[in-house]
Amino acid sequence: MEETRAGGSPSPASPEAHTLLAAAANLLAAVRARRPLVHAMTNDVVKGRTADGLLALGASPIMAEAPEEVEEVATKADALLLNLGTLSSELGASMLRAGRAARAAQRPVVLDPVGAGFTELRNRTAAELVRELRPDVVRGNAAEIAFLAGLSLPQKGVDAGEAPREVVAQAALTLARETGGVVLATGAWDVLADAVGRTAYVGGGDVLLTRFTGSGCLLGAVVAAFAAVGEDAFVAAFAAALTTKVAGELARIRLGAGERPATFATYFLDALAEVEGADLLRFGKVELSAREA
Ligand SMILES: Nc1ncnc2c1ncn2[C@@H]1O[C@H](COP(=O)(O)OP(=O)(O)O)[C@@H](O)[C@H]1O
Ligand SMILES: Cc1ncsc1CCOP(=O)(O)O
Ligand SMILES: [Mg+2]
Repeated sequence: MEETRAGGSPSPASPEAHTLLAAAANLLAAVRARRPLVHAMTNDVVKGRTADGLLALGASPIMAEAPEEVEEVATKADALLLNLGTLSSELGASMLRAGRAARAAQRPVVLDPVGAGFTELRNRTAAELVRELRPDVVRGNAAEIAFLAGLSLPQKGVDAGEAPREVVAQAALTLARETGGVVLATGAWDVLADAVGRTAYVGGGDVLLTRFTGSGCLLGAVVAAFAAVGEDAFVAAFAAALTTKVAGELARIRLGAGERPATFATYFLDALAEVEGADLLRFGKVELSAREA
């Protein structure tokens, strides 16, 4: 296991970490060049923030959830996000339709199982979407990912408590083997795993990312934007997580000390527009490990 803080650390980046950081920087440039259209079926709390965040980053959002049009939108868009934050059974059915259309059109599908583990409706729907769609990426907090992996970690509504990152990594690996795709479990350390046993940890960011609503939900949409322009969903999820962490750090630098979540949220949105590949290489805090699948 190796740690790197490229450009700022006494320990140089391992070749593997440097390759991943460079790939993330390239994908960020590709998002800005191609401006992928992300079909975001997301919750009522964060729709505006998600649209603003995608636009700031350089992608294009479209929110659409009516059963009459979701297949058409999913087919015309470059990637699909399914976020269960304000779920109903009707919306769950609409998401399944959209997901099947996206799959048929070979568009990447990202699932954010908000609140999975907390209510029966969310549990049932998240499990069904995982089983039926096998999402390219599942992005959730530690408790949500643990639930889908058959485990239990501290949870309060849509938020997760703290958990050792090795435990989170084990849950992510278990779920990745089930979906055949990539799992991104976020927290103080973001944990990535895929079905062939690749894992990565992304550190940094800022705790104020948890003091306004929607940073996790926006990250799911950002993952979809990166997956739309990348070949490898692991690299795409890594790049999205890293971009979010580094944008959080840039926002903190501008904010200075203290807790002003509303101002931080504004600076974070600006940072999504301003962050560049060189910032990812400079501020990225990454640990890699390869395990047997
Ligand atoms: N303690 C922390 N320090 C720094 N960044 C954090 C911390 N907790 C979460 N984050 C970041 O906040 C964003 C949202 O993650 P999280 O709060 O886990 O998701 P959710 O909002 O779905 O519960 C992610 O980018 C994550 O890396
Ligand atoms: C508070 C809340 N309730 C249902 S969805 C939602 C937003 C959650 O946003 P995030 O998980 O990104 O903080
Ligand atoms: Mg949150």
